[in-house]
Amino acid sequence: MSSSTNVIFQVQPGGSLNGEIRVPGDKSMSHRSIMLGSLADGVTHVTGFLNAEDAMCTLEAFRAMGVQIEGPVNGEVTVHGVGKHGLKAPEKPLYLGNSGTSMRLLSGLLAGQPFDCVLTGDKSLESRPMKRVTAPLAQMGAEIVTQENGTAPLHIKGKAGKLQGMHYDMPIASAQVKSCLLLAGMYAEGETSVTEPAPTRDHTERMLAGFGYPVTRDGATARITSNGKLTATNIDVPSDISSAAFFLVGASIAPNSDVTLKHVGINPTRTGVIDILRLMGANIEVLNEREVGGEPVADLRVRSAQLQGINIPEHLVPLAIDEFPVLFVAASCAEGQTVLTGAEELRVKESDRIQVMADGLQILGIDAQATKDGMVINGGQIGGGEVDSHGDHRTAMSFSIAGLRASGPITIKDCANVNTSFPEFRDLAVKLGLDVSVI
Ligand SMILES: O=C(O)C1=C[C@@H](OP(=O)(O)O)[C@@H](O)[C@H](O)C1
Ligand SMILES: C=C(OP(=O)(O)O)C(=O)O
Repeated sequence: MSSSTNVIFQVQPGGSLNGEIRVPGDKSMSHRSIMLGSLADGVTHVTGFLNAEDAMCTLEAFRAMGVQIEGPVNGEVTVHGVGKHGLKAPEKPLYLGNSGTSMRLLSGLLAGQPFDCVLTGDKSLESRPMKRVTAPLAQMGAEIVTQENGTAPLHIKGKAGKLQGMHYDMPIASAQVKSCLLLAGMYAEGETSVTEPAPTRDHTERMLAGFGYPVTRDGATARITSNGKLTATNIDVPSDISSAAFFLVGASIAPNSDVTLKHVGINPTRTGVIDILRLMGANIEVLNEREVGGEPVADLRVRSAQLQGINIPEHLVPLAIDEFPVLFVAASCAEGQTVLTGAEELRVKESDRIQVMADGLQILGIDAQATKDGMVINGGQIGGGEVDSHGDHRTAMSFSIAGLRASGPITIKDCANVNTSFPEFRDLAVKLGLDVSVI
């Protein structure tokens, strides 16, 4: 695992991005394809699977619970489903690395199993808040022992047949909490329903439906019962818009750029980054829109544009939640001021993404002021310097993209965790025209 802190990126300033690439598979869908494929009856074939550390943590966890899984080989994975009640007790704690999605979704899925298990992770994951899932799960009858401050390791007691469905009004807009409770609801008596305060990514609901498991959605509420089964299916995972986002911003801010990103998932619960960049004046075309396995997909063509500062509409925040580190770089290159509010969730991701980005951008000479729930950025000239990603993949890649408009080299510390979501980042960035190397 990538606990080492010694990978350092160095970016030479300037350049433009040109060409056509396909970024790797969607991380959210890759996790879910393993979870639901494992619980299905029959053999599920996945293509486009993300071969990166986070998704591999989920895959290894299911192997440890007795599921036979082949691959990934060139993005292909074959999951020999064991059925809804076929998982076996793991012999050791399940190590989930850096992956919040694995830990939060698995806590719901495992709360209603007939065996006990322990979920652990790296230093970052074991400092992230887990009460947001353990508290509602406890209301359903789950027994999960956390550390004193509600963090992992999580000790989950098997409660087969003892969970009770309930209604839950989520206090935060979180797809991980919603998905956790829906997965627990597959093992609970009666109905489990979850209402979200604002739309969040709906891959769990869509993929459950793809496996033939009844889940109903009415407005902001999703409902599920234990009266269903999953039937194996084929899943084509599109490219991850969260990985594409680095190049949507990069090609927008670098002069003379023209990039096409092929086969990107454009589920409307994920396209906030396109909406925000367009509000800032970006030139992004959505081409060849099509539907693949219940998810909308398109090619995205992006060309350089002079961006303008904006007040980012709060309703777009959950729809672009992982893209803010790179959107802060876009704002740094925009004319005028950009203001983000309503994004306090950024403080509890792999790093405190508000503080880490504000600190790094200030080192690079940008007037970026962290606020409790967002940031105020005045566009300006990005300079060179040494910044720290704090072991967060998205901040590491965002500072790399900043190099396209920098006046001097940028050195970025602690970049090993780029492997959690986008191991090919550097290769693809170099191919398009960014001069980024490991030193
Ligand atoms: O459900 C998912 O796959 C994810 C949901 C988001 O987290 P929250 O739902 O906690 O905001 C996002 O930040 C994460 O990268 C993936
Ligand atoms: C927040 C992220 O992932 P997770 O919560 O799964 O660690 C992310 O990939 O930006």
